[in-house]
Amino acid sequence: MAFPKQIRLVDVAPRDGLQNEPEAIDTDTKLELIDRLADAGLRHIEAASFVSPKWVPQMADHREVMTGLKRRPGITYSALTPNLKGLEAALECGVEEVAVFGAASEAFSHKNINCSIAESLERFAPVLERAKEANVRVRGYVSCVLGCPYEGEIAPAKVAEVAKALFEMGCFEVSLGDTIGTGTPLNAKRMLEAVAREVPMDKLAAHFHDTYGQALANLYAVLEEGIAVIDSSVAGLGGCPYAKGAAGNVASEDVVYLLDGLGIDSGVDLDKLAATGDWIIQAIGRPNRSKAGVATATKLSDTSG
Ligand SMILES: CC(C)(COP(=O)([O-])OP(=O)([O-])OC[C@H]1O[C@@H](n2cnc3c(N)ncnc32)[C@H](O)[C@@H]1OP(=O)([O-])[O-])[C@@H](O)C(=O)NCCC(=O)NCCSC(=O)C[C@@](C)(O)CC(=O)[O-]
Repeated sequence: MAFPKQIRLVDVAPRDGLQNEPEAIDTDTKLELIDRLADAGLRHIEAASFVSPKWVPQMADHREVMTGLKRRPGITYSALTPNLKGLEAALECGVEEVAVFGAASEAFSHKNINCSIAESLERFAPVLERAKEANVRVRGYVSCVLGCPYEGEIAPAKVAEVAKALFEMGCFEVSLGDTIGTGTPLNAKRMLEAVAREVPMDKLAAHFHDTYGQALANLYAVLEEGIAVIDSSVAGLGGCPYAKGAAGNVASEDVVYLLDGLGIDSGVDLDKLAATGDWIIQAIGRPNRSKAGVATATKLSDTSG
């Protein structure tokens, strides 16, 4: 199958990338990160998470982030909202897109959102209804699509079932999360084939973590299948608080480099993105996990003098 000509990249660094950081990151740093990503050409940025601060302290400043944004036309700044309480707070902050997040693993669902898969879907239904009333789009996430830290292997049919439920409930797009980055290209293809029998391919996104260094290979595999929306995180920041040892998302710089090489337009400027990755890792004292990011930032500093 031919590759798509264009890809929509969703940079999740301000949310997924930072949610697991042990030290508090000030709101101004988050806001500057979001603004720099917009400057680099990102048109979709996951900015915050309206979850319980007791569960994820790093996202406690969700209101300050969502109201402090220098909003630019044409850019979507989205936020996670696991329940009505989160959605109402996000609406007060003027959000135009939110996401509910479920899982294909019962054990992960309990650890992450304190309920079963069936209960989570019941909880999401009023979120979707209220969001529709408010004219706000809702994205759905399915975690553990290629493995679970508690249950191990996950059947593609289970992923397809949860993705279908979210889509039929009204999610405009379903993002498939390899939460612990254990997937490999063949598994990724098989999982996607199963899901695409239930949800149209153009309503699906790939959200792959890079724990085992497979994320780019997995993305190449699902690009071949027709995926046209990719979630990534600048500098490969991130990890999930409820998946111990899970590494960050695939690095945005690595994805842009791959897409540039394939002649696929992402609208993102690799040099600006690499400079943003270089800036944020220095700001929060983390290693840069993007090979393309490090190489590009090094080349830029060599040529600038
Ligand atoms: C879902 C809940 C809230 C259920 O948590 P719960 O304890 O079952 O909920 P509850 O309704 O019993 O409420 C307990 C307390 O939380 C408060 N509360 C309740 N809801 C909210 C809210 N929205 N915002 C702020 N506070 C809230 C509520 O007011 C109450 O406060 P208290 O009376 O104890 O002071 C909790 O489990 C939670 O916050 N979990 C967060 C999990 C999370 O953020 N995980 C990381 C994101 S998912 C992810 O990273 C995976 C993804 C998406 O990237 C894809 C992938 O890679 O796989």
